[in-house]
Amino acid sequence: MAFYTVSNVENLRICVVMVGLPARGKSFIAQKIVRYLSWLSIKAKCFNVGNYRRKAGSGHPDAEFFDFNNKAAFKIRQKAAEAAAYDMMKWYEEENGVVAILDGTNTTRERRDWILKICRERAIEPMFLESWSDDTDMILRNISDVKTSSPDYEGVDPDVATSDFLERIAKYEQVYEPLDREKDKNLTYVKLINVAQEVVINRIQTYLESRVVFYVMNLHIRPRCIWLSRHGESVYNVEKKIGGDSCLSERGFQYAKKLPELVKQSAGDADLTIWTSTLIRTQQTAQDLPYKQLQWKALDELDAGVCDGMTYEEIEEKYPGDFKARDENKYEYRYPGGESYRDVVIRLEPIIMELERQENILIVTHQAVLRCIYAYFMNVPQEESPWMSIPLHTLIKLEPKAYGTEVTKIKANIPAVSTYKEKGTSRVGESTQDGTKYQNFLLSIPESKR
Ligand SMILES: O=P(O)(O)OC[C@H]1O[C@@](CO)(OP(=O)(O)O)[C@@H](O)[C@@H]1O
Repeated sequence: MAFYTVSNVENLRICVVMVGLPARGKSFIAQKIVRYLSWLSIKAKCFNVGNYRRKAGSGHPDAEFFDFNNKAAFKIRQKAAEAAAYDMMKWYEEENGVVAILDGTNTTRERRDWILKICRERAIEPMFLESWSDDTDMILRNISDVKTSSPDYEGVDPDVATSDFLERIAKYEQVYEPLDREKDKNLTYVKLINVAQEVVINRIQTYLESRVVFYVMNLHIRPRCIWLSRHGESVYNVEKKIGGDSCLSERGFQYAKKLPELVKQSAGDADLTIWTSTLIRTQQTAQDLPYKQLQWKALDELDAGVCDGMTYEEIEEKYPGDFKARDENKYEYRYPGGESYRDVVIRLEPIIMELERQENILIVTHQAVLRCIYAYFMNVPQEESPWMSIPLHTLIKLEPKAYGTEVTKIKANIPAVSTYKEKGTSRVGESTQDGTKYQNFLLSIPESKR
């Protein structure tokens, strides 16, 4: 609960300095840390030195540009690092930033000493995060991602890009000074060896640093999918009541019957594990799925406190002030005796951590909980996440990729009520909007992939 407050109270500012040769997954890790911290409402931002180099006009350099004996190019690269550091410092000051990630190779001790100095001068805690790898398969996979996604190789023949990139790596190898137990013993650092096969940590001093370390220790890059589904339509959904622990409606049971087929279509023969909440409606929805099942209390629906079992119309009538306050700030609003979306995010943190460690998982849970989980994977700002549309009787497939998450939406074609309540009304399901923005986003997935 205190995660984000601690950093504010201590007025702590951290700079995570990425270290490592190209194609070691540094940007992937950096982006994930930003997404995780932002989800926990900790102000975080990534400053990618490569982007500053490209902005300075060195967009399509060949490997020679990265030769450390090439003085003119070296100067350009140092200037790009300075520009990134300058913007980063400005961000701490002007936007009250808490965790910045300086994403570059930072392969030499000279470069790292310079970063250390500028951080210390401004009372910012530097934490070095090195990704070291000799796993050729992983490196080749990363190279393949880079050539398809890096602006440096836009329009370049893939074979030419690969050999140029390998040459670039070789240039860095000539000067690379990995973090060293003896020489760097006074630094705060984490060294990930072959992702998290082995992790060396040194001088981790604050709670926030330890959270980042724990998070990166749980990451893996094996391909896998996560499926999300709300429970089938429940009796309470039909009666427009919130909360409770009711059974499925007849149409809800039809969805439960059809779900194994939908999952099979999407997952094929892959093995997966089902996570449900402890409430009857999710258990009934998952009852015919032929996979291992686990129940999590943390996946239970947002607790509506004194409003549990009421319709939105009854809430508006009995607690008009609360009804309005929730519409005004749905993320922060906490039902009397119940929870807010922020509370749900905090209790979901162990779920997210475990999800990062796991492979194929299907989560059958509730409207509010799914919004929070979806927001984590899709980087949806927290103030917007409670307003997303997550319809009933729809299976959502998330495929984490190196540069984001791909979404596919699979409709069961079994009618259900809409439980979507728009701002400013107490009626559900009458809107034509129904979370249009995110609806459109899901629908932007090509038909063949839905
Ligand atoms: O935050 P809002 O939009 O009220 O949505 C959460 C609500 O969704 C509901 C349905 O209205 O979820 P669920 O179908 O899982 O029961 C309520 O129980 C819950 O209070």
